[in-house]
Amino acid sequence: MFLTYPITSPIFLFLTYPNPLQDNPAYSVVKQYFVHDDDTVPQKVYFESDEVNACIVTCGGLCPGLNTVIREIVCGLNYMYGVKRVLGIDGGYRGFYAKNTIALTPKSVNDIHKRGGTVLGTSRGGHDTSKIVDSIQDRGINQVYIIGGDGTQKGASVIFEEIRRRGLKVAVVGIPKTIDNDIPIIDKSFGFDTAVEEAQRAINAAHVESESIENGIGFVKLMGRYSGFIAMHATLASRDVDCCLIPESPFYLEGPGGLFEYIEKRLKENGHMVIVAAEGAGQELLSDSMHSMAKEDASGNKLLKDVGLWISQKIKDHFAKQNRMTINLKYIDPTYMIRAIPSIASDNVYCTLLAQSSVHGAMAGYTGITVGLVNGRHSYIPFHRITEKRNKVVITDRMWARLLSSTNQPSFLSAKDVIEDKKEEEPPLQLLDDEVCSGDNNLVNKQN
Ligand SMILES: Nc1ncnc2c1ncn2[C@@H]1O[C@H](COP(=O)(O)OP(=O)(O)O)[C@@H](O)[C@H]1O
Ligand SMILES: O=P(O)(O)OC[C@H]1O[C@](O)(COP(=O)(O)O)[C@@H](O)[C@@H]1O
Repeated sequence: MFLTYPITSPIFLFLTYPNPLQDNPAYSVVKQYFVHDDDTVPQKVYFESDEVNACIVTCGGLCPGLNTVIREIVCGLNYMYGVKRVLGIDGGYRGFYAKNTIALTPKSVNDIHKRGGTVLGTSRGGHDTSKIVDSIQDRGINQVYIIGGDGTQKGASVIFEEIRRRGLKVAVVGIPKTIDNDIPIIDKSFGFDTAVEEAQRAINAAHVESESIENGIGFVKLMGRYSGFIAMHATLASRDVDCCLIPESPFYLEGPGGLFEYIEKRLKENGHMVIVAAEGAGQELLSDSMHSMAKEDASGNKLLKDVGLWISQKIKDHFAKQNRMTINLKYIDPTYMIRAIPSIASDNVYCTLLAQSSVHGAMAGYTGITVGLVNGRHSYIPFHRITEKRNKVVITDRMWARLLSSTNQPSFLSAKDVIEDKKEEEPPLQLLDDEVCSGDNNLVNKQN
């Protein structure tokens, strides 16, 4: 088996499960890969099925597919390993010590994947490591499944460290969640395809509205705090978008090559246009008057100013002042509507595989890991590799170039910007075609 992996000096561990369902040939082909560094050899905490007392918690913002992951962890533990005791922690991390738990059975979770949101509830802030681990200890929980974004995975990592410090026999497994698709290492996060799909409805509406009126502009704001993946993919998918603004690509409004000039040109050519902006785009341009009172949410994430409203107003003011062209701008903000829907079929499949992967990992005795698809392979990744940086659109990369070609919008970049941006890019990818690892003995075998 030859593997490639796009980060420097990783080791892939090829893992075949110690499988309790030996009599079922389908299960014996389940294989998993381990991503780790030389100094982070996987921890082992092995359980018999009848001693497992698992819990599941969801934290951070909503994302399509959360309920599917919960359902598949419960069903996976029960159907594949005969685990009967699974608790849901109510309301995110603080639920460990501030709320009641919910008993989860295959029957009680049977239909939840058809609903958006999370049946367990979620929250930001409230991460008290010591109280959380006390609660895990008091309740006799020995497998903790934690579903959430980068903040949640940082929280999972410190819970894992505290559990290790106390010498508890408890496995901690993360399932990465982010609608923004900004978690590094993994190919894609669950819910992302659903978000891109649902964004099409808003873009279509913006297109219909703008087309139906003289000099119509449809403006759609999408999620993407630091990364413009939803906006970029929704734009590429739609073909009705004339301009896509993302946090990674600085832009300016006035003067030659600016947004206003492009809008005027486009309206003269087509009579209408659609603009899509990720919520984190152009934050540096927004005036202090738009500053919200609170600067951070309960988890310490920066609170953004509403770029959609701000740019919409600026566009209106500009064309009113110019008095050359009367524009009609319709602003659509579907952000929370997109986040609140159930996942589409492809995401449901992905959620199922991630959930099963997490269950297999915990039952195989691994802890301190996050599950994820890496180069198309379901893998186990140590927490720190997931939390050490953020996945962003690289604007000197092919995908953004494809978007520029598709929309024909200005890049807003000078040659100097491009050179500087390239300098900030990742070091060249190291493809480890010649390494294969065996999970049984944690040994790395070099292929000859
Ligand atoms: N560095 C951290 N250490 C411990 N817990 C954290 C850390 N960052 C965030 N958390 C906790 O993780 C949870 C979710 O974080 P948040 O940033 O809101 O969402 P997400 O996980 O989706 O990024 C919150 O309860 C928050 O308190
Ligand atoms: O208003 P809320 O619920 O705090 O969430 C808003 C944020 O949630 C997100 O959808 C995802 O954020 P997280 O990954 O931190 O959960 C962002 O795009 C957005 O800025």
